[in-house]
Amino acid sequence: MVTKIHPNLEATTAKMNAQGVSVYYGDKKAIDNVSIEVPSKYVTSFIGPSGCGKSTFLRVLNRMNDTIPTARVEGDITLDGEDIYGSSMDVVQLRARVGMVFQKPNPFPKSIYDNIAYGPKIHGFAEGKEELDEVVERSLVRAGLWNEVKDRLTDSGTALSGGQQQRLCIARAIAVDPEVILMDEPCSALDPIATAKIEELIADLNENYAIVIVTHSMQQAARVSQRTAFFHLGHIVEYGRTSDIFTNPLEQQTQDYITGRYG
Ligand SMILES: Nc1ncnc2c1ncn2[C@@H]1O[C@H](COP(=O)(O)OP(=O)(O)OP(=O)(O)O)[C@@H](O)[C@H]1O
Repeated sequence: MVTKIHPNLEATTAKMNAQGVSVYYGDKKAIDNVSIEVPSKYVTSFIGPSGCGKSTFLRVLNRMNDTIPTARVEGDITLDGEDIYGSSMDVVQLRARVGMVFQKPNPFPKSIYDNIAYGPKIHGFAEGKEELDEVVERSLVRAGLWNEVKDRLTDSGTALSGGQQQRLCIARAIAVDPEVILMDEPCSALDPIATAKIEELIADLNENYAIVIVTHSMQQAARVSQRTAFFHLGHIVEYGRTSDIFTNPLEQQTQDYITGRYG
């Protein structure tokens, strides 16, 4: 099945480029021949009914699927033109460059400070206490959490509220200076106020990174993203500007999904 690309999609430079990607779990094909470019300074939403492969495809973009023994990937995925599945790709570096935020906030069972400082320390981004302090403060400021936690940086990250924990996880991803941030339903465990804060944060971060977000909320996709890809049964049915996907879908399947007829 060929993905329909909306005709008035403006040209962009791909930060990541996936071409002809298929993903298997054992014999089962979960993603079938998907091609898409992920541009910098854009938020791209992946939408589609449950089980259509959104999370699977997101995970192959930073090789998180390497942790699933039965998973196998075919096709080409590049980051700035470099094959992320190539033998010279360092997976630890890749996951710093292509950070991930999960559905359920997953801070380390460490202090707020150490949650942020850990990555820059192991990647050699900061040397000495002063530099680390700076990275920790800058990352928490960018994640909109600094004012709430600056007086309790030694408290455990797990003692924060769910919304704060998710912003801590975003701060942790930012601390290692990523180029792409993948978010897998980052607000699904959060209340509307915490969700609004994360959405504001996504809008701010948008200026510096390529962001990809999997969401079940049409409203959220419409609010935060400029590009949307509609997934169905392991394919991308159509891809375009978010406004075009929602107001002028090319395919009946997309129309049915966005109007709540299934999924
Ligand atoms: N670790 C796994 N092992 C085997 N099959 C899996 C695994 N993870 C996902 N799948 C299967 O791959 C397909 C795609 O699942 P995936 O989680 O990517 O879909 P999704 O669109 O993200 O769904 P949801 O919106 O419900 O999170 C489904 O059929 C699912 O059962």
